Amino acid sequence: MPIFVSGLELWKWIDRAKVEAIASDVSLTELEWLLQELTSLDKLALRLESFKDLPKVELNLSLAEIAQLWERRLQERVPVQYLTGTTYWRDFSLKVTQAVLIPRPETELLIDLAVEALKPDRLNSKSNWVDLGTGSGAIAIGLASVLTNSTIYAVDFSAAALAVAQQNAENLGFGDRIKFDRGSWWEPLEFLKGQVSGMISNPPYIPSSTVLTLQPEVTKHEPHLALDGGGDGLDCIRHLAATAPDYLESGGIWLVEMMAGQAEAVVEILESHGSYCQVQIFADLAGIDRFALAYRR
Ligand SMILES: C[S@@+](CC[C@H](N)C(=O)[O-])C[C@H]1O[C@@H](n2cnc3c(N)ncnc32)[C@H](O)[C@@H]1O
Repeated sequence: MPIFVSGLELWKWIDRAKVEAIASDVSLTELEWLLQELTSLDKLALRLESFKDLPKVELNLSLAEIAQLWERRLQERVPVQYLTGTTYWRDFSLKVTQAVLIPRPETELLIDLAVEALKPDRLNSKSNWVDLGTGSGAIAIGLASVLTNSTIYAVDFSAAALAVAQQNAENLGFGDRIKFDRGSWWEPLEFLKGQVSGMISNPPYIPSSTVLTLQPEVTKHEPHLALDGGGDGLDCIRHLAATAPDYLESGGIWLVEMMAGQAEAVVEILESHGSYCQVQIFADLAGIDRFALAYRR
């Protein structure tokens, strides 16, 4: 049953919600995201307030329920994406729950870097790729969309995260080309030794002591399994550098996201291993060194 409210009533509520947002130091953009998800209004209508004089605006939830969600955003600091259960990443609308990290915009670049790292004639070849620590499945889905003849193996230690990733892959039509396995990093993929063309991972890379100092939206609501990278934040990256050579074919791609300030240490890890060549660092759109790429010798 559709729910309707008058444009004026909605406008009055939004006006109050904006004041609360400013007082709580929450971006007005988040209010817009919530309303775009839960009403029939688009960003332009919300920005121009062109709905104000409409006799009725359609809502997915009652205004009281929307107000309750907004209260949770402000008081409990729950990210809007968890409240609506949806986020947008590259071209995809993804389901998210608190079992998965909300995929970040900078991570979108990993897919472009993987494509650029591949010789054009290999883009459409049959190959095996892995997304280790898949979370919502974002990277695996991004890879499946650009590597149209590849099989993507997506691994996570969290069964709850894998369930979300699997649902996202199915919803977006990639269910047949992405295989999901639960386990620690390469552990469930023994059968792929020496046959992997590319490994992508956005592993936990935040130093343990920093995790609890992050904003409450992150520390209170995002899974710590997705965040905590050990003492210096590099435990998982070290492990992936040490283990990947057994799985990557010669010329295979090793591509990982890291935290600001870790680039030098990651280059050192890769170069001292001896199994990698052409180690390169790439910046995100903010100019922060964020991605490390290397090729299996
Ligand atoms: C930073 S999140 C990245 C999630 C997703 N790939 C993204 O970019 O949004 C790291 C992911 O690694 C997973 N993870 C942590 N330890 C793991 C392990 N030992 N083996 C496999 N996955 C692990 C977490 O559950 C989490 O989903």
